[in-house]
Amino acid sequence: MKIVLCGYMGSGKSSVGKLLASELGLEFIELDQEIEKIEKRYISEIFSEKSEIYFRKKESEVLKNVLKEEKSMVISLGGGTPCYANNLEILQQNEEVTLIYLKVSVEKLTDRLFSEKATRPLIAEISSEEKLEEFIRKHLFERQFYYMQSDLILDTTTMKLTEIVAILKEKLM
Ligand SMILES: Nc1ncnc2c1ncn2[C@@H]1O[C@H](COP(=O)(O)OP(=O)(O)O)[C@@H](O)[C@H]1O
Ligand SMILES: O=C(O)C1=C[C@@H](OP(=O)(O)O)[C@@H](O)[C@H](O)C1
Ligand SMILES: [Mg+2]
Repeated sequence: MKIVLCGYMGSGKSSVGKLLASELGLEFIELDQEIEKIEKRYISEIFSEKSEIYFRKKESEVLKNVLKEEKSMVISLGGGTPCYANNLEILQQNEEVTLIYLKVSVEKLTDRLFSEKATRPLIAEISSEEKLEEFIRKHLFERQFYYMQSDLILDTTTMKLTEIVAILKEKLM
């Protein structure tokens, strides 16, 4: 079993993934961290010192390698993972994978991301909360096409981490 979390930046993939894995006693893999380990630099440095295209190639390569591992795990993707290369197809064709979309409103995402944008190169330079909200609205509209193809869609906008994990455990077990 591979429980894979997708969704926009700030939707809680990393936080939910870590807690869910620990409650289920499964290994937790965070795709961005795997890329950072292999590249020996932060995601923001990969974007600035290499390029986004370089990052997307690595992201796809690392995803495929992680999925080859023969064990059960919880995997948190990066916000863009299902939207590039053939990543979504690879996830959908793998019978072990349950893909879950953590859906969160634009307002909530803006609220969470404005204080955390520095570590996220795609939004790091956006100067005001209004501009960030406008960017997220448009970007999420484009990406939702991919996220919505998940096996399970959970609107977590008003939920606490513990509630999300409890619901996911119930739905998955
Ligand atoms: N359900 C939640 N309720 C409140 N804060 C949350 C929730 N999920 C995530 N957060 C917070 O939002 C921020 C982004 O979460 P993170 O797990 O890094 O998202 P992602 O990996 O999808 O970008 C973090 O500060 C995290 O603590
Ligand atoms: O949405 C994206 O394209 C990205 C999201 C990031 O992960 P989080 O969704 O965990 O912030 C990280 O993979 C990179 O900065 C690109
Ligand atoms: Mg993350």
